[in-house]
Amino acid sequence: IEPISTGIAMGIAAAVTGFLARYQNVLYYFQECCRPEWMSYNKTGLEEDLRTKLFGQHVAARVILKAVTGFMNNKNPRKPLVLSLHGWTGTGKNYVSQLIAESIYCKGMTSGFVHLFTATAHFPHEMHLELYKSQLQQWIKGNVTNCPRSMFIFDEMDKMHPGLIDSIKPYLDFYDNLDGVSYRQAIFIFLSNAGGENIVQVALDFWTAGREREEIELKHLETALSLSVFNNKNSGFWHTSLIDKNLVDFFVPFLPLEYKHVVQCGLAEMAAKGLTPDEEVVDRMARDLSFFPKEERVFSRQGCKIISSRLDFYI
Ligand SMILES: Nc1ncnc2c1ncn2[C@@H]1O[C@H](COP(=O)(O)OP(=O)(O)OP(=O)(O)O)[C@@H](O)[C@H]1O
Repeated sequence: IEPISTGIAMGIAAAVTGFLARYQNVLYYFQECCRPEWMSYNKTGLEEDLRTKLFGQHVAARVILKAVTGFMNNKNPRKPLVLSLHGWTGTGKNYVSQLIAESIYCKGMTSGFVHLFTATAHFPHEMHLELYKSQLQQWIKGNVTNCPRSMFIFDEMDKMHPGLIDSIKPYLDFYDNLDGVSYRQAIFIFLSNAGGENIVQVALDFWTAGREREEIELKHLETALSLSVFNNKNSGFWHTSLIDKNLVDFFVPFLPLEYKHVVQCGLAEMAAKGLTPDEEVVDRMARDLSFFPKEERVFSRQGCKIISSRLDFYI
């Protein structure tokens, strides 16, 4: 009798294990988890999105595609990917972060592995700096332990306390692991308006000289960025050794948007609202926006930022 009952018990155990394994697989299917089913890089998708959805940012689009593809295809990166996006307001920095997130995580920005921090909202009071530091470090460590392929986006980086930037520095570095956790698969994206004025100046110089916007290359903007971001005593970066230690892999400049880009944004926004894109409506809206220089009205002051709300008045 004993071998029979042992056999039955083993049979039941195998059935239960099989059921649990299948149940687990079903669960993985429905509930986001740190597995390739939920996060695999779609280069073609990102390329297509940058080409068709991001307007007027040929330099940024090129750098981002190269940077993200290189990193995601590298099985053994030596450090996490650190991108620093710079530019005037409403030029697409947050939007690009969203496109990057969508190219990696099935759930895009709503993924539990994508974390967005806004300096003024999450770290508003300088007197709580020490608390913010330890909370932020714990948050990063906990989340990377849970899933190495985590993404952290820091908006308003130029308003972030230098001490707080310093506190995340170890996670951006070339360490094999820190307290048993490896950060090499993680992605950090910093967004700021720092350098925006100088980028605008380069775009203006090209325009004044009658040169095409598409002729602007990364090399033309790098000097502008280095002058404003690296040498500016008020810029958060200046106080930290992010730059000295080469922890930022790519500085990505965003150009100021022109009238035609604002129109493109307006048409895309109408489509997103489920309306038939109407150039006449969008044109009326774009004409009422503010552009500079005052006379020539070349660059949009707010970029595409207020288009979504403005459009409602013209529909
Ligand atoms: N270059 C662009 N191409 C397409 N849409 C854009 C572009 N720039 C901005 N938009 C649209 O405007 C919205 C606001 O832009 P976004 O938040 O990305 O600007 P930002 O550069 O991050 O500005 P800020 O520095 O003020 O945070 C986006 O969600 C997107 O719909």
